[in-house]
Amino acid sequence: MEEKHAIEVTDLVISYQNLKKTSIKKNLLHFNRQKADRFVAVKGISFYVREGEILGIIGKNGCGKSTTLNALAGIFSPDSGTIDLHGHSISLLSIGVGFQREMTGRENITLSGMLLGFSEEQVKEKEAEIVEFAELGDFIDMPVRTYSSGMYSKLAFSITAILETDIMLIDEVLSVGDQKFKKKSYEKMKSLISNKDRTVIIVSHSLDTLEELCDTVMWMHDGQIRRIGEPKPVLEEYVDFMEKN
Ligand SMILES: Nc1ncnc2c1ncn2[C@@H]1O[C@H](COP(=O)(O)OP(=O)(O)OP(=O)(O)O)[C@@H](O)[C@H]1O
Repeated sequence: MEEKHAIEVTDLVISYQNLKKTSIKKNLLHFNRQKADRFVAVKGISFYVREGEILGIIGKNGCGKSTTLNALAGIFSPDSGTIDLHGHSISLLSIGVGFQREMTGRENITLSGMLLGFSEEQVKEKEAEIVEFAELGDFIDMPVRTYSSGMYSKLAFSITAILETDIMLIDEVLSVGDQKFKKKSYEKMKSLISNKDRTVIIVSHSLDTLEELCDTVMWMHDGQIRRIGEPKPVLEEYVDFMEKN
């Protein structure tokens, strides 16, 4: 059977402006050294994910995992390299989704859904389910600025979990909300990724989660791919490395 790729990443490079040196004067003085004022977080990585595959990404803090996910979701644009999603819809299940603070939770559902590429009617059809899953009671019609960070995360998770896309990117979402919601969101995530047509990338520090859920694990280190392959050997090598370093 022909193997179809849902995601193809080639030579991806992403850098951040080094905030310490952004004054106009310094920029002019260091004009020729502009490149040195950028911090390269992702250093030319290439990988692919097959349709229906679950890829886990592991690596120590600051190695470039979230930066990579944000680029896949279209939130950051790469300095160079390409990301090909072969026409698939994609969403990032992340705690930090940007809501409009003055708008109500309900209004943010519509806005976020449309930003994810759904029509207003499609979002309206799913609105009741999202509201029920989010468990925010009357707060759903209050401005989002009145929410606690847990309530904010619950709404963010519910929107992306209920409005299903072909590709789901999951960034450490397992720690969302209180204990009850955490369990519920983990179960929901498991059921979402059990759909064989759905392609998933999960960033997590939990070895158990990655071993249980993933087909492939990619270990990132210092903006590069250190190893990619079957979960067990990659995770063992990662643990071994972390113990020695
Ligand atoms: N907005 C930013 N401006 C400057 N540097 C940044 C910014 N965001 C991230 N970085 C840097 O880029 C590198 C990669 O960050 P990233 O968040 O992708 O790491 P991560 O692997 O997801 O880490 P963690 O496991 O802690 O979530 C880090 O060194 C971080 O300090």
